[in-house]
Amino acid sequence: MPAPTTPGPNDPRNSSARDLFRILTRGTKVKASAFDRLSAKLPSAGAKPNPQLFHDDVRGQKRKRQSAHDGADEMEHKEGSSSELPVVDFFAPKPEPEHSANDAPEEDVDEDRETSPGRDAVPPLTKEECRQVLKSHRIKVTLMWKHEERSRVKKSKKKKKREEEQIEAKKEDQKRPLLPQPLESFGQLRSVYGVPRQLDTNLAKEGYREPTEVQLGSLPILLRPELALRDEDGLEGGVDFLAVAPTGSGKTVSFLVTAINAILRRRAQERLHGVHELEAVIVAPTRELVHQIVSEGNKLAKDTGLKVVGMKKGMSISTEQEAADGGGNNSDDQEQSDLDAESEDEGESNKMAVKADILVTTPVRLLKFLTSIPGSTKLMPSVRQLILDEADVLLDALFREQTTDVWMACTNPALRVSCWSATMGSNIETLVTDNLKSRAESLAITPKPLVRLVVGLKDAAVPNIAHKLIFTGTEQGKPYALRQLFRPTSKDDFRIRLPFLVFTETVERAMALHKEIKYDIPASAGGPSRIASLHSNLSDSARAAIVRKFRAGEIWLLITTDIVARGLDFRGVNGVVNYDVPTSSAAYVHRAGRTGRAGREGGVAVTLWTQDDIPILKTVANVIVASERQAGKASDEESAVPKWLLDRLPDVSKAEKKKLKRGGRRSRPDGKKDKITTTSGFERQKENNRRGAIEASKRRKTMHRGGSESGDKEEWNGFGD
Ligand SMILES: Nc1ncnc2c1ncn2[C@@H]1O[C@H](COP(=O)(O)OP(=O)(O)OP(=O)(O)O)[C@@H](O)[C@H]1O
Repeated sequence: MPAPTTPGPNDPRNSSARDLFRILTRGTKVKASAFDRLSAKLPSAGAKPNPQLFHDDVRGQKRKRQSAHDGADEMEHKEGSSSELPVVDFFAPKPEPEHSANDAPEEDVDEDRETSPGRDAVPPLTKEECRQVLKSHRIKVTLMWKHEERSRVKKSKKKKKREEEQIEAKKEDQKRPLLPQPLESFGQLRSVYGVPRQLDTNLAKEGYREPTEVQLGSLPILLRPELALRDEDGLEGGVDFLAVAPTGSGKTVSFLVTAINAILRRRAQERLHGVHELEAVIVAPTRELVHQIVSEGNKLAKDTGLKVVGMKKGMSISTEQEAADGGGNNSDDQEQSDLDAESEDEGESNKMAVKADILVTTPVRLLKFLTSIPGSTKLMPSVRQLILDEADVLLDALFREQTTDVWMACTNPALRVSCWSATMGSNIETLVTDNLKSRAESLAITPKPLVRLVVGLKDAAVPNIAHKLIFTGTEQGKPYALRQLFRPTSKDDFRIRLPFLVFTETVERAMALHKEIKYDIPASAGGPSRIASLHSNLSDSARAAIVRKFRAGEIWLLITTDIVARGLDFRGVNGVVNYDVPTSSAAYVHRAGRTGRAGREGGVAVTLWTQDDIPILKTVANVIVASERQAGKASDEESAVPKWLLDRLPDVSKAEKKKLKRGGRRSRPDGKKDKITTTSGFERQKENNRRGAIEASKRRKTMHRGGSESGDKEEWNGFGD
């Protein structure tokens, strides 16, 4: 497919499209004024008092009942306009709360609440009210599947067949919308759902005032299904759960609160004090994300007595039982290992068992431990909650086997599974269902119903930021385009535009780009120390140090691969640059979602593209258009992808998508280029001509000797530029 051509003077397409095309074909020139407009309202411009993404007007609006809710309005009032830009400190910590917003008034608090929540609860919302509230926040809850008992009486073949058909039809019926009670305010966590006082206090201390959509929809179902789904038969005993909600929408708090609450409540009910037993395993795809979840978990579990521990190399967990010969642990070992768990040094092999109530791990690291003795697999019978964060990656080809093995090692019949991501294809949903059924079958138990919650548009979810496509003509135009994005008009201006996350597709390209732009920030503003690259070729400690510096605002431009694309929460990131076009819509969603966290507006995701990207660009263009539609940008003028461009881009075939997923950039015609250079087009053309002449001469010689040309053609990459 040829590159789109410039519209002629009489072209009927509208003028804005022409303007945009002029920008595109001029390649790398980004008008200062256009970028200034983008940077006029930045996510780092202060805390967003209300982190909710959607609050549509729906006929017969919801009841407003909780006073804790009102704290947000008050805050908004105090913080003033979010368009005032800070001079420094774009990674500002969350504001300290002035009052404990979530604490219910002391006289409302019953000491027994840990074991008998909901007693003083205000009357529940009616079905219609639930529908209104959920709709206004664009939350859809669906019962995906529920086990049906089959009768054991012998039946004729015909009768059996008819019954099977009925069951199939019923299964379809079962996939139906649910209207759970929404969490109207964090105050209800304690007053209605009975979460322990300390957990409630910790949430307030962290500055959480208004639940986000995913919290509003998921917490009641996960904390107290019998209250949230009181009209639904068979769901009161708890459900397995899928949650699909936008990036930065607070999924971590949802699953951490659920895990901490379940452990504390069970121990309070069984009067177990001072014990540590592994009850929850949280699996995440990268070590950086594991560290982040541990850190968030420890904040929410503070002073509750629970230990949230990250799995380290060589670490042994305290409650395991081997499938073959059992291996016990004594308490002295456990004391010792606690100290070791504090250490960051993973090189030291530590075979002592660590006391953990909640373990956070990558699938590979946990599985290595579970299978460390050849011929036997350790089991985790005490684990009652398995949480898969970024579940679509964990259940995709790369990690599927390890994740499933970890899942199957959780043998407790009461296990609850929950899967969380901003993107989840139906193949993943099917896989989850299959795993739930096969595990239940192998343990001879009845599987729990599966409920799915979706916030906004499934798989097209970055509505609160600006998107921009910049055509750079050739590869050589990209470094220049990138510089234009962060080039300041003054020294202080750096602080307004940056920090940026820049994504390349391969480690080699991340390193090459780092080398290319290393000296672009003047010494007076910090020089090369402001730019770093983060990728899997670095040691764990180097990776951790870079993340720490980026969080602290010492690094302003972080060049990285998709290692950072999932889950990491850098609060002040102003811009995400796709230096290489993402090869799937999920990759775009997750990369772009590193800015605009917790509903903050003003972030921008810029995708640089060349003519070589045309065959794959439509995937990204479609996500951008869907995100803009979610945000209510209806007109073509407001869109980063004008209609004429969208119409001209070729659809990406399923086969091509598969190939890209497997081989990424390397599966593309220009895929072997990892080099990043600003050598001029003219010089490269000369070099290409020279190479072309040599190739042609070789071909002539081969043909002269009677050989075929076709073997060469497969290798032929053409003149890229
Ligand atoms: N109710 C809330 N009010 C204000 N901020 C919140 C709230 N809940 C979560 N946050 C903040 O929102 C940010 C993003 O949360 P989190 O990392 O859990 O997002 P996520 O949904 O897991 O995103 P991703 O899909 O990118 O992993 C965090 O800084 C978190 O502290």
